[in-house]
Amino acid sequence: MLLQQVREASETSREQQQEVQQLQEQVTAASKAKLATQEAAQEKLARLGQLEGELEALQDVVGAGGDQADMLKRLVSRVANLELAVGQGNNARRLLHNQLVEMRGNIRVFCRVRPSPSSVVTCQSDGSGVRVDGGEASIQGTFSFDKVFGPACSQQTVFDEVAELVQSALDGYQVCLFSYGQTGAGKTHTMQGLPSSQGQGIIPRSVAKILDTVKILQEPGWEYDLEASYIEVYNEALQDLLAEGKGRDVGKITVANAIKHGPSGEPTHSIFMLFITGRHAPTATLVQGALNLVDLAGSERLARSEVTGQRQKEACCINKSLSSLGDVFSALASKSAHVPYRNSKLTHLLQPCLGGTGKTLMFVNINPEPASAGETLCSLRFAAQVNACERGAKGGARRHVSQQPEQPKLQAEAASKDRKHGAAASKRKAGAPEVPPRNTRPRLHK
Ligand SMILES: Nc1ncnc2c1ncn2[C@@H]1O[C@H](COP(=O)(O)OP(=O)(O)OP(=O)(O)O)[C@@H](O)[C@H]1O
Repeated sequence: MLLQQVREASETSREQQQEVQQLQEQVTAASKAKLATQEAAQEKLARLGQLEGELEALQDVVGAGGDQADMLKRLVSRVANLELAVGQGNNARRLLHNQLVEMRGNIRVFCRVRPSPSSVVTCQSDGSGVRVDGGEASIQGTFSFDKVFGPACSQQTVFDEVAELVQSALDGYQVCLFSYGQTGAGKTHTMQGLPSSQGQGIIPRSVAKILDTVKILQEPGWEYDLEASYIEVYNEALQDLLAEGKGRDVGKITVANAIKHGPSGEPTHSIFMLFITGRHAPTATLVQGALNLVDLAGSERLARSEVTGQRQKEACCINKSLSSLGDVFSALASKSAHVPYRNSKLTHLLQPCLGGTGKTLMFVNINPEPASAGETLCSLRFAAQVNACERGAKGGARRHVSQQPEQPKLQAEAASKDRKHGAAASKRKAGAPEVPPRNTRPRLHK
């Protein structure tokens, strides 16, 4: 009997090993194909540049005779064909990039441990797990995540792991990155970081990567339109800190100055939204993606925060948003027919990313100091629940790409509407969320 069980277990283990090996082979094959496509696109790009140079030279001497005019015509047509080929190469690269991202799952969780003089947290050396040992059995636990960054990990190392999702937003996907954790655990450090170039967090690095890529893609004929919002969610009201007159030009955003706390220092959720529209005339392609970078308010439990009055109301609203976020993730994890996105402004605003059409990555930030062990366990349990959501290639993310003229259905109309209807800081009110349906870009005024 026992022998039979051992045999069956080893058979299952062998099958799983084979499955893992097959998946690894698929990832390797997709990576190789992606590389080959990129190289081919680059070659074509170089050739295109060369031909354009020749074309310019010919234009200087054109008029001298019919032969040259013919040659010019042929070259113009050749350039057009090559532009088309480059565009098609880019489309293939996008598809392969997406296959790679989806193989890793459309909802992922990374854990980041901040530095602290004393610590009850240990990170596994392979970066896949974390253990909390606060002494008593009730404050102990071991958790696995897609990635665990120890206290010594640099901002660059962290960004390297999320850069592919930033690329996905450029490729036409709805992407959302959260930082979750108790006050002081390093959420703002992860998202915004410090002003120094080494200290910069995910927001300024993402903006820089996107601007660089947009510049490179101008060469093969892509034109991009970027619009940014910086939404603050406070007591279930939304405000766009980059509203008209406050500067919406992405290139000029100094994110380090962006505000995480309300006017009088009250805690808020803040969401940096970047709406990306790319047009490629030679292939008549339109892509519409969005990158949402969310710095959540501290997650500490209300019972522990001894607050009353206005502070209590704020804490209730924060708890409501975060518990709504938890409810959305548990509905997704259990593949429930109804996902309660509309229970809070935060989840309603981020519905396109959290649902089947988007890609989500959550950072759980933890403070390893002994006094925070209980709160750290709560954060890690929440993150483990999010980690249980499986939305791989099958339930997959959807890319917003079309061959038609742009018809934007607009994401943060909610914020825009709130703004128009006077939901500014002075009029903030708690209440039932009234976020209109939206899908991709907000109707933002330049
Ligand atoms: N990985 C890190 N490396 C170095 N310093 C860090 C790191 N994480 C956090 N810190 C520092 O710890 C302090 C608290 O971090 P931070 O403000 O990011 O916390 P938070 O979770 O955003 O808190 P709050 O909820 O109040 O906004 C800051 O001084 C920050 O610079």
